[in-house]
Amino acid sequence: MDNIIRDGNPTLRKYADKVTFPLSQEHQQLAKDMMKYLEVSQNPDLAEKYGLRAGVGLAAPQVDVSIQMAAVLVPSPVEPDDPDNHDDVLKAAQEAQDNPVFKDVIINPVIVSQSVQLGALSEGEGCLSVDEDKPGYVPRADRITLRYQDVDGNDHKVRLKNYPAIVCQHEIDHLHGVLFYDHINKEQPFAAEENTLLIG
Ligand SMILES: O=CN(O)C[C@@H](CC1CCCC1)C(=O)N1NCCC[C@H]1C(=O)Nc1ccccn1
Ligand code: NI
Repeated sequence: MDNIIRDGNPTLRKYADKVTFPLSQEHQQLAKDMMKYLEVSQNPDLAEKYGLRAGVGLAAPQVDVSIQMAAVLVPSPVEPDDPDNHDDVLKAAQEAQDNPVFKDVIINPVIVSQSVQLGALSEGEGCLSVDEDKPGYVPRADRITLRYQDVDGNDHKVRLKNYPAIVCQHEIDHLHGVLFYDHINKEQPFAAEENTLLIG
């Protein structure tokens, strides 16, 4: 997973291929590896040990595989009792992962409905495949209804709002060759339509 490709690689601008079931061995392994990357990257010690940037999502095109598959691991917001106590920080990170807000490998995802209400991360967005900062609000739907298949081919229909909804839209964009900064207003990056909810 340390082979995350960067902006400029044409794979990031391709519309990824639908995944067929049953998953090939290769695709099963990829799903495991992508989720493992997120788990390890969210553990401060392991992330430091392996030099990983913590991530809450990873799409297959980011590891140069142009298929409709993305791992999503949105931890629950657990704060350490004492942020200066290393063990507390580790414990909180583990707890945050143990009962995630949303955790799954989403395959052939489709947003079947979304709110008119817009939402955007108040800090803007980044991307493990985009090294330079791209300041500005990334307006997205605040709430989505998402249909996808899991690695076993089971259909899921989930309603997500706020942060997990933003994360899944960021990942689904990757499957369509879209990067977060495509959505930033060029003239006024921090202009947001008046009823945009600022998240986080
Ligand atoms: O396509 C997928 N990507 O590009 C990884 C991105 C996905 C998120 C960016 C905005 C919405 C989804 C990612 O996770 N990041 N973006 C760059 C560096 C920071 C990192 C991040 O937000 N980390 C994080 C946040 C909370 C808790 C733990 N870690
Ligand atoms: Ni990204």
